[in-house]
Amino acid sequence: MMARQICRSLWLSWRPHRLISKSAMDVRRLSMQPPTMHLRPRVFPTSGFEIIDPCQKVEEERLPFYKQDDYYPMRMGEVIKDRYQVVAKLGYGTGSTVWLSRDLSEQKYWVLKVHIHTLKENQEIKVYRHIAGASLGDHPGREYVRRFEDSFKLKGPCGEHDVLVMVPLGMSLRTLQEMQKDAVFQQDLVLRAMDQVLLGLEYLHEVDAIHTDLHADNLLVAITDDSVFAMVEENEVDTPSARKQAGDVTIYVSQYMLGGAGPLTISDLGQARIGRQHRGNAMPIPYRAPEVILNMPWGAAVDAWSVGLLAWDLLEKEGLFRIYDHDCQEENDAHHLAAMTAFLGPPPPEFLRSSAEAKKYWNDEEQWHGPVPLPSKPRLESLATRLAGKNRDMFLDFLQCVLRWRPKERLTCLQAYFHPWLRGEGS
Ligand SMILES: Nc1ncnc2c1ncn2[C@@H]1O[C@H](COP(=O)(O)OP(=O)(O)OP(=O)(O)O)[C@@H](O)[C@H]1O
Repeated sequence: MMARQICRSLWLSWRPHRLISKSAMDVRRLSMQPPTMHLRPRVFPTSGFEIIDPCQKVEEERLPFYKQDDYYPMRMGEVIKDRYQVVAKLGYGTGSTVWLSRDLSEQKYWVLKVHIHTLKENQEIKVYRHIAGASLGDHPGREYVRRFEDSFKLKGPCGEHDVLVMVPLGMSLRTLQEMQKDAVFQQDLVLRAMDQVLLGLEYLHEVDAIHTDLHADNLLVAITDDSVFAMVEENEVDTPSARKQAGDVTIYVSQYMLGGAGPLTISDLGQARIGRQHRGNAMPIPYRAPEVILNMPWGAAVDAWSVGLLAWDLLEKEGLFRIYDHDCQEENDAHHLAAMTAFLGPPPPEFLRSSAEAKKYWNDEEQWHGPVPLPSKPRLESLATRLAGKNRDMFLDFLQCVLRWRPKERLTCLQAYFHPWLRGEGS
């Protein structure tokens, strides 16, 4: 519902960066093949595309720790396992490239997430298997968490790559947000998004999995109109995507897929953890919960912290926290904790007593004595937001219920789902 509304409003104002030009008839012809036939792979163009200057970095090449040899050198049109023909590139990440493929035996489209070969242990596959083994198939949050259909190993020139076969999904909530006026969503869309995210997280927590990496890039809108996949394929044949030749390897520019309006899907479980209690570093820096920064044991409540920051980011132009120091982790932590103290007030004494690390930042009287000054930020409850009246009060109350120093005091995802702001008691 949410995505349908977003897409409808976007449809007029936004065009994919590569237009789909083949007629719907051609697409229909493709999908009307008899279902049992093993299709012959089609030939993809070897010319007619923009060739990007080899000096320019493209997509995964721009990532800080990119090493070409780690990634599988996929070629457009390649047939994997004698079954999946790669028909478009959909994305990339620090650990993978992601491709739309046509199943030559089942007349379906699948996404292949092809991991780098250097992962010692594939956490994402481990987590998916754990979730699949949990008998909670009828949980209402299950449909909001990405699943995989199959996995296999793919031999590349430098090593073996894990491949996840998944249902194709649409663009990320971040991409949709960037297309909105002023790059923020209207409140009713945020409420719907938060509902789905909270149910999805509640499902993960029920099966003892913690996501730890929740933000708008990892929330993908499911596609309801399957004809989009064939159109994306046709588009790749008609107007092949721009690419760059880097030695023997071709780096392609990804396509977006816009196709109707399915639910939001929590994706990328590569950082997820199994079990209730953990220690050590986790979470992207600006989203890091205080117990993680202070090296305390942490659990599912870190996701509730991220939920608060996600809600803020979807509604407001500037994030609450950011990366303060790119070069020095300690300086960054000090700034981050100082900003939290300004927004939330000082942490409760029992929270400080449970972390040896806390002594670096607060003295025995619980006064801040960290290496950086406390910023003069207003407290969370007095922040100006784009909302007004009762909506604003409820939104700030919601934030105060999830952005709490003590993890035990944060609402669980299920409790947060029932917060009055999300249950429409605002306006
Ligand atoms: N099922 C899917 N359908 C369509 N596109 C997808 C799908 N899964 C992933 N993508 C695209 O590929 C991109 C990378 O996927 P993902 O975040 O899972 O990779 P990653 O390598 O684990 O990334 P990270 O850098 O966060 O570790 C996503 O941002 C999205 O654009």
